[in-house]
Amino acid sequence: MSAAGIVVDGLRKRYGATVALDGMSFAVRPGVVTGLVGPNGAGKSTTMRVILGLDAVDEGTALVGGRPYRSFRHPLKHLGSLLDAGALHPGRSGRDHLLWLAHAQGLTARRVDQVIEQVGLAPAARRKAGGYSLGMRQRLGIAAALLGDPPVVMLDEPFNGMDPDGIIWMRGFLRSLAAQGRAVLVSSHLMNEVQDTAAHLVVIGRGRVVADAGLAELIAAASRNRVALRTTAAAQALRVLAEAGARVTGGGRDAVVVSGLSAEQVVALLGRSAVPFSEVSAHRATLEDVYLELTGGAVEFRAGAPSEVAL
Ligand SMILES: Nc1ncnc2c1ncn2[C@@H]1O[C@H](COP(=O)(O)OP(=O)(O)OP(=O)(O)O)[C@@H](O)[C@H]1O
Repeated sequence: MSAAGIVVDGLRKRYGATVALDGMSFAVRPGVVTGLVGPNGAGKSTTMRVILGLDAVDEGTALVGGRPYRSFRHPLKHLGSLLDAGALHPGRSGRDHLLWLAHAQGLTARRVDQVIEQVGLAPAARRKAGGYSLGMRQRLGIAAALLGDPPVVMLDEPFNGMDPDGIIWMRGFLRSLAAQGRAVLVSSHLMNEVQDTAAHLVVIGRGRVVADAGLAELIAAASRNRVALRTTAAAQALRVLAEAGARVTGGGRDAVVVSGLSAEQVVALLGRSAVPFSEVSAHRATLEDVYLELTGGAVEFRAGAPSEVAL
């Protein structure tokens, strides 16, 4: 495997009785935005802290450009990260914060002004960071991550606190970093945040990878054997389909999504039992469907389950 980007291999970590990482392995390739997505508590932040050498693991390795992050003399030139946008001196201006970081890494004030421009923080750069909104702090954190012009960028929940304009900006910005050839890892617990941004997804649950694939591939896989059904005899249809092992979810009063059977199988089953229907068509899964399907068994905390018809 290429040494460029990030490679984590077999990470295991416990906090007392809690297993935070349970054999986590994946790679983050140059030129692509990789989304690290999973429910709260899945292990995203722990994985990122391990990559940065801030947390020790019980087993496994995490390499950046083929080396442990802590082995770099000027780490900002190898990996730029944003883990906690709140971690800055409130009385210091954004620009002074960056100057302080730059100085420690042998970087110039010119570079500081470049990254301020790049993230669109110029109008606020000389104001005290304590008065920044969370979205502005995120931009400042990203500016800090870019100071050393690193080939690898890693951001923990960068969409947090961003308004809709900020989210659109962030998506384009992350894509542009990848287009420059950088390896970009972005975590989120919300699937729709990484939509239009990440071309590759590492979906995690309970400390392990549950899917590691291209976005298009994941949607295609989740769309297979998903059928949209329109019928005025819903109860009868549900009974017949359930007997054949299908799962039926959501939809309106006469429209449901059937999982686990092909359109042909649904038509044959309904036909055999003389259940009337007006439409059976392939259902294209959404990112949210993919996420729920993959993490359904791995969610620690979930607010409101998806609408599911118990059969
Ligand atoms: N310092 C710690 N002490 C004890 N348990 C911890 C600690 N840090 C993380 N954990 C536990 O490890 C597991 C993984 O946590 P982690 O913060 O990595 O998840 P996450 O995917 O980043 O979640 P979130 O989306 O909520 O930030 C959770 O069960 C969490 O409670």
